Amino acid sequence: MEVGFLGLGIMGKAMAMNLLKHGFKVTVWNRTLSKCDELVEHGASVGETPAAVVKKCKYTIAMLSDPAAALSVVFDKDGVLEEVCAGKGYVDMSTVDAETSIKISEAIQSKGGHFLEAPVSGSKKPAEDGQLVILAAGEKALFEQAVPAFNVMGKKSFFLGPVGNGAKMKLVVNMIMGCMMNAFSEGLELASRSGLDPHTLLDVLDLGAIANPMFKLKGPTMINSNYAPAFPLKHQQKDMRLALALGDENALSMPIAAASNEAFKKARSLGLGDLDFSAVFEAVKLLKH
Ligand SMILES: NC(=O)C1=CN([C@@H]2O[C@H](COP(=O)(O)OP(=O)(O)OC[C@H]3O[C@@H](n4cnc5c(N)ncnc54)[C@H](OP(=O)(O)O)[C@@H]3O)[C@@H](O)[C@H]2O)C=CC1
Ligand SMILES: O=CCCC(=O)O
Repeated sequence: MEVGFLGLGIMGKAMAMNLLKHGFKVTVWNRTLSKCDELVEHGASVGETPAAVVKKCKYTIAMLSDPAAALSVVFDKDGVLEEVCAGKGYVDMSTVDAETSIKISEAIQSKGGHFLEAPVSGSKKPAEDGQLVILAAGEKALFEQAVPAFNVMGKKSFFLGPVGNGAKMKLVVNMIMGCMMNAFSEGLELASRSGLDPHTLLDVLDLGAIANPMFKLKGPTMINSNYAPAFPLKHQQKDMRLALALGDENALSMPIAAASNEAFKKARSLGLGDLDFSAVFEAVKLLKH
């Protein structure tokens, strides 16, 4: 199966690499073209523009940073829309809002193409290990055609109905995750300030009802102030912003999410946006002084 892949950041690179390892023919494109080199060493071809990739491939996957990037790759000059036509499928796995996804879907379908949104749960390591959770919505027939690729990139794929539902599910999940990261950061700092060993706090948490993989993975690195990016903080803040907008649309008061978003914004203003989202711990420490 020949697939195109647009966007070779932390996630896209790992996902495209998995496709190559499992025998897919992959044609890649990235805005910064040099990021294609490693994939080429593993057998990928390069398309010079998103349009060139879509022209060559029946199916094209995108994994881009945010709504602006997702829209630009489709609608700008040399973009996806120029070559989409009947029989082509476009699968956007970026985390965006439902409105963005619907806009892209309508444009692709207006040219006779097919569209699926398929954002993912799971970060750099699950992407490398093919263990993502895929939250797809849109055209069911395209979902079924994409299953072989999803099975390589992920451990479970959900089909959630009409386009927009995948984006919404992803934003709900990441809103919860962002709130948890803030509560966890406050807890770690509270333990330290009150004379407790934060490592002991991690042991206690891990044995109780709120044990979870995120605390287990991020706790030790946060205590060591190691924020090598797996999930960049700027993307977590984007997701909080988009989730709060979804709350607005549904007249839902979300004070915990709003406070967490403020902490992520503070972290961005401190220049921590390109670090891992757990670097919000640094902002939490400052805010509590
Ligand atoms: N990292 C994670 O743990 C997870 C991330 N996600 C989501 O997946 C998406 C990608 O995340 P991640 O790989 O971490 O992000 P990165 O920041 O590592 O990569 C972003 C990608 O988007 C491209 N890009 C940004 N702006 C534009 C633009 N205007 N036009 C074209 N390309 C653009 C970048 O190109 P360039 O290289 O040129 O900058 C790069 O390929 C995001 O939506 C994120 O929220 C979802 C689950 C987990
Ligand atoms: O969007 C990023 C999600 C990161 C994760 O699920 O661990």
